[in-house]
Formats: sequence, structure tokens, C-alpha cells
Amino acid sequence: MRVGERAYAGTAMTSLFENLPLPGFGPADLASRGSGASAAAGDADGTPVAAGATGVPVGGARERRGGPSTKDPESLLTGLNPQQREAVLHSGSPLLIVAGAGSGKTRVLTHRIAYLLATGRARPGEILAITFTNKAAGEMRERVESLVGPAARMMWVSTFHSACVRILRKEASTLGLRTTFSIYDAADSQRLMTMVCRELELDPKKYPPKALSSRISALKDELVDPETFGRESGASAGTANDFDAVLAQAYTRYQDRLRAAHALDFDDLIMTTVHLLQAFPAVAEHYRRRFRHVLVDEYQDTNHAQYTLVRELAGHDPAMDTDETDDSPVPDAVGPGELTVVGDADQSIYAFRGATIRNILEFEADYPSARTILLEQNYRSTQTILSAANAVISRNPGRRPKRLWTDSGAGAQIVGYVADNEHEEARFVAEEIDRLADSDGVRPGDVAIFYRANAQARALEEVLIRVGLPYKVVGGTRFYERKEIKDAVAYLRAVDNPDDDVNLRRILNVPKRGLGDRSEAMVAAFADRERISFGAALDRVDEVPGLATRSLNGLRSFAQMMTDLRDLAAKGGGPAEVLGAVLDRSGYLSELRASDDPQDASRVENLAELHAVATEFEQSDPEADLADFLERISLVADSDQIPSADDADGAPKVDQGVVTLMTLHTAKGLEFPVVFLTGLEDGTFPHMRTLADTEQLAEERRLAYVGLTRARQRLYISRAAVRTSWGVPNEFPPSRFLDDLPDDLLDWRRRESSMATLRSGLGYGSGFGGSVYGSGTPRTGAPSTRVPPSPPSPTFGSAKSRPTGDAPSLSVGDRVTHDTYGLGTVVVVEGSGPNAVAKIDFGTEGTKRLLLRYSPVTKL
Ligand SMILES: Nc1ncnc2c1ncn2[C@@H]1O[C@H](COP(=O)(O)OP(=O)(O)OP(=O)(O)O)[C@@H](O)[C@H]1O
Ligand SMILES: [Mg+2]
Repeated sequence: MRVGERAYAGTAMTSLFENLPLPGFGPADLASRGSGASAAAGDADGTPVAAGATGVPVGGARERRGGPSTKDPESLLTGLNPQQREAVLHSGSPLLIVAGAGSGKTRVLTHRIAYLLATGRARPGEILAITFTNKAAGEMRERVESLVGPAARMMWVSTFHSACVRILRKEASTLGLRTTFSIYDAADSQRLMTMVCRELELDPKKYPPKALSSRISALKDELVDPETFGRESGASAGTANDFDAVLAQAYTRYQDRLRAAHALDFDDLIMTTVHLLQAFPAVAEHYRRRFRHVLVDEYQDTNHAQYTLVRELAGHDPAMDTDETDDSPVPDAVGPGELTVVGDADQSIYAFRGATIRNILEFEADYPSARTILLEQNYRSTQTILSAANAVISRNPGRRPKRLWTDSGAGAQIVGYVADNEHEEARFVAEEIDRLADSDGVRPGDVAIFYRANAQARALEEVLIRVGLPYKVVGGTRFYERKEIKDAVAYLRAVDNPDDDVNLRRILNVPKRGLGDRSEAMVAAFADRERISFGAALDRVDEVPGLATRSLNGLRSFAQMMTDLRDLAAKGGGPAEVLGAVLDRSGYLSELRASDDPQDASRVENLAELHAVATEFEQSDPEADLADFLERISLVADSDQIPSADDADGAPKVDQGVVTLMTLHTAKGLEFPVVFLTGLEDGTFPHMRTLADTEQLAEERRLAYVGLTRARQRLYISRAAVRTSWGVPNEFPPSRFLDDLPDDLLDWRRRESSMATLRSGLGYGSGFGGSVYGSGTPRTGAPSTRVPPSPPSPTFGSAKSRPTGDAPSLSVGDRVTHDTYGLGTVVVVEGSGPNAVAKIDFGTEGTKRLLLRYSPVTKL
């Protein structure tokens, strides 16, 4: 975990971010952030832009690295518009900069720091800048350094969590903590919670440790400690409901155990720092004096604990004599004179994690002496892109209207595409990137592809691998490297090969079934002695000496489960059926489902994706068995290992950068010349689980605004009429966000899928309403490559859009394309109608027997 290593080298945090949904970590991609960080480089203002970005001016000269002279503060003001300039110069009262995307908030923050230093108004040690990710922190520090020189190194530029670790290490003795306190990562704290639950003899089905952990995490975000929770839930008085009563007990025990271990979990870092500052006025005073300048980027996404931390560090506004969240106001020798926060309420996308728009909307109320500056000129995007973003966000209720404008011109129309399915959507994206490279010199590094949930990356990745476009998945592990996928595949391998010791041992205690290292070692020793495999030893577990009854029982039932799964496969169970059985029997799926950690929800989605892969595989090759499937998977996983252009060791390559794939949550704060926003379907984006909830829908809409406003020159939006999950093709209506986009901004390359065309007579409209094709007026210079509608032919499109059983009618000698195998020639046709099976020669891909009804085959 690179992020953790960077921020907390030397602590126990190497996998800190692994399972923890933090602000800055999307709900669907909480792991491995920063892995793609190298795909993006900062521009002179700390705004991360794509590596190798074309750098075509978007409304103004862009500064180069190195920036203006370190001697002349005035040069830091050149190129700023009047409001930005005012924001850099302001002094004497708290400053709130609220502005839409791309208006230079981050840039202003960086220039403000540089200006403070260059004019001598602040020393570097007096500056505390909070950014949302470690990567952003690194970039901001670098930018300031390039603007004012190495003195900048004394500044604290960090995330909330890193800043708190630094404070806590310094103040550990005050709290009775060891300076070398450990920081528990999510896995550690989960393990601790499991121990606590065992000690309390809690029924894990009724009180899953994960559920308890995530409730506790949420309480800590709200600064609710065990005593307060006990009081407020009624647990102390014995009037709480069952769950809360148990929660109160578990929370107390959990904190006791942490303390005994001299450990803090991730949420404790912030809560403990806040408590420290509130309980020890002298300490708070010290930090207020020290950090005369506190600056916070992405302020809209701070949660309550972080918000309180800022207030404690910056000092309370003297104009406020009461403080609703603080019973014992700390004397404010130093006021919040130099607190600067920048944010955009329209980009608040972490409410699920306790972040709240309230922080920004009520800033003025909390700091009556604050000055508010609005930035209205956008320097990032074309007018077309801005208008689209404004159209979408303006539908959110209760927001302050903003007038964001740009003088960079209308630019190209937004290109829309409706694909039959996710594979075709991916193909469109890849082809378009290729075309842009040929016609406009766009480099892979200029391009970002966004999606709502990590599971959507697979179809995109497969196509990118096939066409050989270098890419990088940011903020998430590549599909086949994800833990849950590896676990599931390990099961399948162990089912397929009983002697596959490595995989068997990987899953022996996954999910946890009480088979610890000790029992594993005993079985392994027995296997050694008997010279048999670990798997074989498991089948003779009764002969293994020294096992405790509990372990023996656990091992027996594990061995029995594996035997049953092998029987299923031997009796002809296809890969999808076996996978389904694995996930059920092992308890893997139910454990994830029971959790209310958003990352586990996305793990379930990823497993659903794997199941879809297996189902497709089965359907396209009815004779294939589990071993064939595993072979296929290894091939994809192998190609996954091919290093991307920018992280390849060895000979220098021409830096073309790589295409960046990421979730919308991860994209916050970034910008790219070309953006593909995929999966615009109701149920995909907005996400299914948000559809019934007005507030969650509003958050999805803000996420759409974030996505749209990442694009500088070109924006593509696409959707698939049919998307497959759990092997079931589902039809999704167009995203409601598409309805908000004015027609004239859009160039629909393909306005309706063949599927929708087919069904429109049955009342399945495409959802776009109005005129059907090409209602947009092409602008001069804008590419007008609209293609005519696809004919309502049953042979068009892939199998997943034919759930009703329409199969392409093929004859020997027909040329076809297959989503996976590419071009082929029909050699034999057997049967007809829904049962038609064709043998097709795909050249180097081999000859396949395919059940046409389910195969993604298109007749040419
Ligand atoms: N006055 C200016 N002249 C030229 N370019 C500018 C100016 N202000 C900002 N920019 C550029 O506009 C882009 C967007 O700026 P920045 O990232 O600071 O905006 P932001 O408000 O932080 O956006 P977001 O809300 O997405 O975080 C950057 O490429 C930045 O360099
Ligand atoms: Mg920004």
C-alpha cells in the first residue's frame, strides 16, 4: 500500500487504506489508492492533470513547473483573475472560497501559501495545509516549493490523518500513550473486533464483527466515544435496543483493548486529536499559535470529526460566543484569523462517510467574521462541457445557484453513444481513443475513463488489453488482482486440483472459520510425514495428532465442503455453478453481504462480475469445464501483469502515458483533456441503491457533476442497454442524468441501441424522448461522424441483448465477429432456433462450438 507507506513510514500502517472507506476513497474503490498516482502529474497549481496531457490552453496561459521567480511575490499574482487575486491577498479574517469545478480553488490555495511565504507574512512552519489525499498533499508541497524554493519543506501539507499522527506522536505523553503507539489498519482492527466478540460470546450471525466495527467507525466520525454512546443510546440505563446495547458493550471493550495494546485505529487518529485539543487548552493554544495559517482543500467533504478538528486548530471565531458542539469552550487566545477553506458544495460526494455539505453551507454562520469569495470563471473546460455539467447539477434542490462561465469557447460537442452491452461500450471507447490518436494526436495519457463502480472496469480492461492500449486502474486493484477475486479463484483451483496446496491453504481460513495457523501447521506437518499433499492430509484429518476438537471439527467440515464441491464439478457442474456453490457454501458471500462496509458491497459486485464471466464462458462454449475456465482466467490475469507504459522498468520509452481508469469518486480534483463517462444507466449511475432515496440521488447527481467537470476538451458519455451481473443480462433504462442534458450539446453517434429500437414498439423507449437521431446542431469544426441508426435486425448486437432467445441465423461460410474471439468463419451449424449451435473457426483463437442464443456473435 503505497499511500500508507508514504504517509506513515515506520508505523504499522502498511495496509492502512486497504479496507477503510475514508473520504478520498470512493465507496467502490477504497483499496490501493495511489497506485495510479504516478499516472497523473501535477500542473503548476497543484491540479493533477494527466501525464503527457496535451496541455492545450483552456482559457489562459498555464504556468510551467518552476513557476515565477522566488524573489518576486508580485509574480505570484500575475495571471490570476481579480477574485483569485483577492483570495490570495486576503488577510485578517477567515476566508471561504466557494466555487464551482475548475475555477482555480486549488490553484488559489497554492498561490496563497506561496504568496504568504514569499512576502514573509508567514514562515513555512506556520502553515498547515490539509488536502484530501496524500498524493494531492505531495503535489501541493512540490508546487509551492517550485514557487518559493526549499523553505517550503517546513510546511505541514498533509491529509487530516497524517497531520493527526504527527500531532499525536508529539503529544503522546500528555495522553498517556507511548510515542511509538501502533496504528491499527482495518484488518488489525477487524481482528481485534473479532476477538472482542469472542470474549463477549456474541453470536456472530446476530452481531457480525464487521457490522459492529463499521458502526463504531461511524460513531468515531461523529466524535461519539463509548461513554457518550452508552448514555445516548440508553445502553447505560438499560433502555437501549438489543443491538445498541451490544454495540455499547463491544465499543467499550474494543477501546479498552486498543488502549491496552497502545494502539489507535484509523478513526481514533482524528477523534483522539480532537479530544486532546479540547481537553488540554494549553496544547490547543500551542498549535493555534504554531499554525497561524490553516488551509483546507475540498472542504465540502470533511466529516464532523474533521470539521471539529479544523475549528480546534484554527480557533473559535470571537464573534461566536456559544458553541453548540463544545460544552466547555476553550479560551481563544488566538482566533481563526487565517483560516482558509476552499470547496464546492456541489462536489460533496462523501456524505455516506459522514461528510456533510453543512460544513460549507454554514461556514458563514460558524465564522461570522468570515469573508466569502466566489470564483466564477472556469479555466478547465469548454463551454459545452460546462453547460452540460451545469444542466445536471442545477436540478439538485436547495443549492445555491452558481454562474460558472469560461471564455475558452464552445469546443467540440459532447459525444453520446448507446451500446448494446458493456462489451460494445468498451469497444466504442477503445476505438474512439484510437481514432483520436490518429486524427488529433491525443495520447493515451490524455484520456480518462470513469465508471461508477469498480466492477465496471472489467469489460473496459479486457478490451484495452485486447487492443493493446496501455492503461492503469487508479484507486482500485486490477480486477483479477482483487482479493475477493483471488480468493474465489483460489477456491476454484482447489476444487479443480485437490493437491493445489498453495490455493488450498490460502482459503483454509477464508472466510474465517477458526482454523488458525497452529492447526494449519499440524496438518502440514502430518502431510510432510506421510509425504502426501496438504489436501490429502485434510481428507485424513482424523489421523492428525494433537488437534483440538474444535479445530478437528472445523477441518473436517472444510474437507467435506471441498469434497462436495468437487463432486459437483465432477457431475458436470459448469464453472458458474461451481463458483456459485463455492461462494454459498464457504460463507464468503454471506459474510460480505452482512457487512455494511461500502467496500464489501463493491466486493459483492466484483464477485457478481466474476460470476458473469463464468456464465458467459459457459454459454459461449457449452462443453467447457472448470479447468478450461481456469485456464482462460489465468490468461487474462497474465496479460494484466504487462506493465503499463509509465511504470515499465528498463529502456526509456517515448512517454505517451497510459489511459487512466477510475471510479468517479477517485476522479475528484483531477482533470484530463479527454474524458469518457461510461455506464450512464439508471441502476448503474445513479447507482441502484440510491434510486429510492432523494438525498442519495442528490449525491449521485453531485458525483455526475464531478465526473463531467473533469474534462477539459472532449467529453464522451455512454451507456449500455444491457449489462450483465450474476450472469443475468439486465436491461437498464438510460440514466436520468441524460435527460437533463440539452440536446444541442450532444452529438449522438448512436442514439438508440438496436435492442431499444426493436423494443420501442413494445413501449421500451430509449428514454431520450423527442426526435430520434442527431437532434444536435453540429458546430463548425466539430466532428460530425454520426452514423445512421442501426437497423432493427435481430442479428445485430450481442447475445446478452437477446435474452428472449433470438439467435443470429447463420449458415456455413458466414463471417462473424465474436466479442472475445474476434473474427471467425462458420464451419458447421447444428440445430435451429434457440438451440442452434455453430462451430466457428476463429483462426488463432481456435475453433469453438457456440450456443448461438447466448454467444456474443454478430454476423457480418
Ligand atoms: N487564472 C488562471 N489562469 C489560467 N489557468 C487557470 C487560472 N486559474 C485556474 N487555472 C487552471 O484551471 C484548472 C482548474 O484549476 P483548479 O484545479 O485549481 O480548480 P478547482 O476549482 O480546484 O477545481 P476542482 O473543483 O475540480 O477541484 C487548472 O488547470 C488551473 O491551472
Ligand atoms: Mg481543486
